[in-house]
Amino acid sequence: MPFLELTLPCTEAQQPRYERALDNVGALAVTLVDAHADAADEQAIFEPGVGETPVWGEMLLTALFAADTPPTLLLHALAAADDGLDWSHAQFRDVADQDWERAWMDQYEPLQFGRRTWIVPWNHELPAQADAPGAAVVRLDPGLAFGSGTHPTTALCLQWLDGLADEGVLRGQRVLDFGCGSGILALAALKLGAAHAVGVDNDPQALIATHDNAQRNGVGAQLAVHLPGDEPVATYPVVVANILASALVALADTLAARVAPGGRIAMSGILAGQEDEVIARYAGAFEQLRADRLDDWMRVTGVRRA
Ligand SMILES: C[S@@+](CC[C@H](N)C(=O)[O-])C[C@H]1O[C@@H](n2cnc3c(N)ncnc32)[C@H](O)[C@@H]1O
Repeated sequence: MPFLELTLPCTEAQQPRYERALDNVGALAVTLVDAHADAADEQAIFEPGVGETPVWGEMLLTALFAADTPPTLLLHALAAADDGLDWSHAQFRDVADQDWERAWMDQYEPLQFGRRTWIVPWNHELPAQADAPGAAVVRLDPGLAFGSGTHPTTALCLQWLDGLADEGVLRGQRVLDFGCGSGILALAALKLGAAHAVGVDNDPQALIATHDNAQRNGVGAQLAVHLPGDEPVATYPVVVANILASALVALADTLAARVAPGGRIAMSGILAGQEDEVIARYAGAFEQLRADRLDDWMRVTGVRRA
């Protein structure tokens, strides 16, 4: 399906009002991109949860509408939705479905994480190294969801999962992927030997992408997806949560309750400098907390106290 795409620069302070107005006039999807993201990080899209503040000062809001939406009428509707907002910098372009969902596949090559984890675009030929015995290969199509492997936060979590496989911690276990996006982490865990995974996300597009990617990888029966609050009340020996630091702090009790005693957690979406706040919030329930860095991003890991 083709779309009409609206792009608008805005600041952190303005973003919630713009997003509300876009939602009110029926935007099909609204995404937030760091205005300074590198081309390879174009997937750097974090949709802030209710009450959360996004981390960037300058951002680009992108919204999709049905292809036959007239831009002039849309601007009138947006002005009516919130007459205090300036829409004069809004830009429009027609986007073929192909452009929006698949552009990354033309740009990105298969990626390796740790010793054996590979993320390979689903329509890309399998590299010889990924065809080796013991390789854990995820064939991925993120669709409209976050999680292609190119972002440092995803890379940090994939490296951690690969390391858990080295320790024999994943084999036959259940894994919770909170903020699953494309499902990339849950799928990697399954390919690394986990028996079952649950993906949770507050974005329905992410749940669709995760489900589709599970089917694509032949592990549909091993991966269940849920909106937050609908997931089974259970504990997991392995939990991974790549969401914003503010969300990790807000969700600390929920996430801690999901990790089995002695179980492991990895959290990312944490900018360098924010890790101490996350560690402080999780210190009551977790031990061996440590922070590791990749570029400007941190991963915090820990072990659930018994
Ligand atoms: C940075 S992406 C991570 C995607 C993928 N797990 C990865 O590592 O690439 C964060 C995901 O968390 C979801 N998310 C953000 N806040 C959330 C919340 N409070 N509850 C559930 N999901 C949330 C977003 O919709 C998004 O899909």
